[in-house]
Amino acid sequence: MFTGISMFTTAVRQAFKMTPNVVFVLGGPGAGKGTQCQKIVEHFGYVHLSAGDLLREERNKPGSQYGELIETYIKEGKIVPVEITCSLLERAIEESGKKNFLVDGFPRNQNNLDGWNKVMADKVNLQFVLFFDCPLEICTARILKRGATSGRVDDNIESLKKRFNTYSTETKPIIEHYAKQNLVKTIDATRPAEEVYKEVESLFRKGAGDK
Ligand SMILES: Nc1ncnc2c1ncn2[C@@H]1O[C@H](COP(=O)(O)OP(=O)(O)O)[C@@H](O)[C@H]1O
Ligand SMILES: Nc1ccn([C@@H]2O[C@H](COP(=O)(O)OP(=O)(O)O)[C@@H](O)[C@H]2O)c(=O)n1
Repeated sequence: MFTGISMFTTAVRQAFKMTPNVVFVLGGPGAGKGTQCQKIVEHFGYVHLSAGDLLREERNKPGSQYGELIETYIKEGKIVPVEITCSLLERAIEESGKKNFLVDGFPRNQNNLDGWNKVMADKVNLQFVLFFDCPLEICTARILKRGATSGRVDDNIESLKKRFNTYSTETKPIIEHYAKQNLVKTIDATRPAEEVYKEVESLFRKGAGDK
């Protein structure tokens, strides 16, 4: 998907040495990834790319060939095949023309990681992995509260159990993979959002991010 545009913009970026910087943002459902990303965008000018948001947007497009598949995967808390997600991310990066990106909720399993490494890893500079560490009970309470107004098909206890299972069995090993490379910055996400952000901010100020 979208190869014509992306080959052209990759060539332009390379010519002007504008290799995009990427921070992966990971953590369980409800850990506060989106909330913290919003704050980083406000203060550090990153572009926030939520894999989940991009998938929901694609699902909602009239006539999308992936609409039904995405809907089923999201309800089941399963991870959509990387070809779809990675194409959406690649297109969003290329079309933005910006330099610094928070890639939120990705890579979430080995398939995501392999697909990214195959297509994107050489085109970007991975700065680090921001990991919001939060126990299941706190995440559950947050998600069920969010579910009252989010309108999301997966913010209910049944889907949530499946999402947590996916997180424990598939996403945690990815975080461990990056931890072995010393790329993971772990944040205690159990505290109030403003307190969590203080630590995030100091991380980005220290130069973990490109200001
Ligand atoms: N530190 C926090 N303390 C309490 N509630 C929070 C905190 N961070 C986020 N929330 C709330 O919890 C819910 C999930 O947060 P969100 O940022 O959407 O998580 P994620 O993107 O990791 O799924 C939202 O309703 C949000 O307002
Ligand atoms: N890389 C990704 C990210 C999300 N998703 C899907 O989108 C759902 C919601 O992800 P999300 O990041 O928006 O939300 P949280 O589960 O983090 O709250 C996941 O449970 C997956 O079904 C995916 O398939 N692949």
